[in-house]
Amino acid sequence: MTPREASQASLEFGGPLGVTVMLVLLPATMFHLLLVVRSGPARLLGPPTYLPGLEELWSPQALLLLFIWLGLQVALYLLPARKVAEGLELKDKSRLRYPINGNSIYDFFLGRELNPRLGSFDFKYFCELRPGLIGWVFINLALLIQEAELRGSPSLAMWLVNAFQLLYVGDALWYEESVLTTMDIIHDGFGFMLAFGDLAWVPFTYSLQAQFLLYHPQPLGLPMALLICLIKVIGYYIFRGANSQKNTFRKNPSDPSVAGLETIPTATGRQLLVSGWWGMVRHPNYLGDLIMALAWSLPCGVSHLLPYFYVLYFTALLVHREARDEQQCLRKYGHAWQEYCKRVPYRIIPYVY
Ligand SMILES: NC(=O)C1=CN([C@@H]2O[C@H](COP(=O)(O)OP(=O)(O)OC[C@H]3O[C@@H](n4cnc5c(N)ncnc54)[C@H](OP(=O)(O)O)[C@@H]3O)[C@@H](O)[C@H]2O)C=CC1
Ligand SMILES: CC(C)CCC[C@@H](C)[C@H]1CC=C2C3=C(CC[C@@]21C)[C@@]1(C)CC[C@H](O)C(C)(C)[C@@H]1CC3
Repeated sequence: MTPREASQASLEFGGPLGVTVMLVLLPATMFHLLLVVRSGPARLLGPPTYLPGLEELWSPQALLLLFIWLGLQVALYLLPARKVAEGLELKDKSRLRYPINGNSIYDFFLGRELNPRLGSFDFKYFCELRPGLIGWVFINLALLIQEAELRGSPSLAMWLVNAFQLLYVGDALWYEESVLTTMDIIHDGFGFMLAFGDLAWVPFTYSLQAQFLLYHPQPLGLPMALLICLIKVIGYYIFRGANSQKNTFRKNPSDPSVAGLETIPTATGRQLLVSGWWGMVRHPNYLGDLIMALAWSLPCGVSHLLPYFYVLYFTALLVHREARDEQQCLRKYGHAWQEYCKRVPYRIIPYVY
């Protein structure tokens, strides 16, 4: 393999062509969703019934609000009263390659810099958890208040969507440190994908269910609400159980809660869990996350596909993410990873996938 072929073979997301399509498609999809969710027919796959003029897209107040929001988050992030956690060591002993072949759009999308920092201000870590994720909760809350003003009180469906997503964001902030072991922090650069994803995609498309409910109220009976709560609890139990088990194991394998689990040794000195949550499927945390995603959409009823956009998008994202992670683990752990795949043959859903 020539160096050029080697650098091409390691490109992700379909290389320069794939990321060019995503650069156009992602913002266009976001605008499409925001336009159709407030239209009467709310068709996920149809064209929007109305297109705003350029003057409607520009608002000095909105820009000012955005800067105030980001400024507030920066101030909170910089507060001195905080614990400082250490990230994982990234020492793979490989040589850096510098492709001189005009790959710049690919780098723009995925980011060239892994951990861009200004002093101790880490842009990726800041954006991953704060302005967009907390902004999503505030957008949901604003929609709940608007519904109360419009109809006298918030609907049960709106309460559920708000509560479920608040729990998800609260959990992310409570277990803030565990974000340091995610693929985003360890592997992906800070480019368009994460900057746009964290700051625009998350608050505006992850709040789609609450936006849908404001414009398209849905009746929801108590028995159905209880069933949806049960689905959410099951999803959260798997998601949290799996993530905590792996994080505890990675931090301290002799912790009593994980010490009894069966493991496979690897040549790197690290071990792979092969029982407990990680013996059920190779990505139990994705399974829990997907079940929760379903619980966020179900309060919106089944009359429209639009509120299920998150479930569809998230399934595609996790299937792709799982494939990327498998490649990285195969590179890292080689034979031990193949052994793990033999012992735990299913990726996300037991006996299905
Ligand atoms: N809401 C959203 O939009 C999104 C949410 N997520 C969620 O983020 C969370 C983190 O996901 P992600 O960063 O993709 O990856 P994971 O948390 O699943 O981490 C994958 C890593 O875990 C380690 N690992 C894998 N198998 C084992 C095993 N058997 N035993 C021990 N360690 C193992 C490997 O790293 P190593 O061995 O080096 O430790 C592997 O690279 C998930 O819960 C996911 O659902 C993710 C994307 C989007
Ligand atoms: C715009 C693109 C199509 C895709 C962008 C993907 C990003 C929006 C997601 C990639 C990984 C993420 C994670 C979370 C939010 C969404 C993004 C940034 C996360 C912070 C959500 C809360 C969870 O508890 C978590 C485990 C901390 C998540 C980490 C990954």
